[in-house]
Amino acid sequence: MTRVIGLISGTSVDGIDAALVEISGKEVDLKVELLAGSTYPYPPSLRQQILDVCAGKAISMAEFAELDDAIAYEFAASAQAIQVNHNNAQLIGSHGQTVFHRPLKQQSPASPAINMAYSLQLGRGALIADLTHIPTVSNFRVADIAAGGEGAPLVPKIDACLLGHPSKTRCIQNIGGIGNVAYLPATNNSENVNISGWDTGPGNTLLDLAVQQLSDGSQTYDKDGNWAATGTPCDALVQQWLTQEYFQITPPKSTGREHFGGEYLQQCLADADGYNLSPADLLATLTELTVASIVHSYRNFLPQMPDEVLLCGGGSRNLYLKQRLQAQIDPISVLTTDEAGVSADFKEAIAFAVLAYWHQLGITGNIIQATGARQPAILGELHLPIE
Ligand SMILES: Nc1ncnc2c1ncn2[C@@H]1O[C@H](COP(=O)(O)OP(=O)(O)OP(=O)(O)O)[C@@H](O)[C@H]1O
Ligand SMILES: CC(=O)N[C@H]1[C@@H]2OC[C@@H](O2)[C@@H](O)[C@@H]1O[C@H](C)C(=O)O
Repeated sequence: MTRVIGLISGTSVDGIDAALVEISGKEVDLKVELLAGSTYPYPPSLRQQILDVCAGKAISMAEFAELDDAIAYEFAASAQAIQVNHNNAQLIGSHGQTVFHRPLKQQSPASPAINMAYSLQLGRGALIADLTHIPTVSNFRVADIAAGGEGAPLVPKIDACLLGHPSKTRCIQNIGGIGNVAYLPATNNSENVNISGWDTGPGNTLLDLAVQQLSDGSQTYDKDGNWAATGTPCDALVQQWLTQEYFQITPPKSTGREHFGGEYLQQCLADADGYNLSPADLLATLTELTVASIVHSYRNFLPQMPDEVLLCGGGSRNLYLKQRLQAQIDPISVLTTDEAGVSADFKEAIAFAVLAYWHQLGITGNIIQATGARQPAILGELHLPIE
């Protein structure tokens, strides 16, 4: 039994999800018990700095170093806080904060000969290890990228170990800032059918940005989908948006705020001009884009539709979104991973605890059908505290 802390702040940049877990077993026999889970919001000024950098704001190298360390400091504080009233952890797996992600299929304009993805997570593991006195594994995406992969999504192998079902084919659908799916064929019937996964497109990024704009900054997200629920989605717009390139790319594929961010939202708002949509209609339409991109993705890229969809991530709390997904995918059941025994709020944090644990055991963490890597790789870099 190893006691591990998993830490991640995702593309919503809403705060650090921390999970304190006890892990045993290896892969098929992997067992994870969640002892504590909590989200620690960033101080507002740090959050704004991160969002600005993600949106392309130029900063000096000195400011970059300060930002890296300010994030590491918050991650270390979250690791300390989650251990209060518990025995200390032996290991930390810290994803860090993604501030830039360039998928494989988007070459660098400056170096067209480079055919390798680029993904940058801040909050250096060495400082987290130093501040917490706990060995810390970080930089999980680089080994997959070095093996020719997108570096994302990394969660599907953990999903397969924790949520595979003997007789039901499942889609584990995360709806964070970005949406991503892990397709898990029934484990008793998987001779020729592989696990797969990819980023389905926007999760909450566009919705969150639109809510902030439409509420003049007084709200940061559409709680429970209550605002969107009073509107009506504009199907013509959703169908128009679904023809865009990202939704046609065959998986494996990944994306981020660089694509589904502020500029993308402004284009959506421009496209909506002339449809005479109320703010609630606009939010319903953006919610429908998330829903439709998920369903379109399943219909186009899965070998068969799943028996059930298990939601996780903050979007699983958006009741309107969940209801729209159920309506679009009927009669397939839409549940949450909570109902299958894995916390929908802390599954990503749990996943990075497992990846750190696997790093220590020399077990590979990526699924090549999900990232496109040429081979499985042991993920992460270990930083030991100096005693
Ligand atoms: N009760 C709720 N109702 C509606 N939306 C919610 C609710 N709770 C959280 N959310 C949405 O979930 C988002 C946060 O989700 P989550 O923490 O899973 O994202 P993330 O981990 O940052 O993203 P990613 O998985 O892409 O890395 C919030 O920004 C908000 O839009
Ligand atoms: C580069 C990056 O941070 N990608 C995230 C993001 O958020 C959701 C989706 O896009 C997923 O691909 C990934 O995170 C999860 C944890 C993953 O790697 O599985």
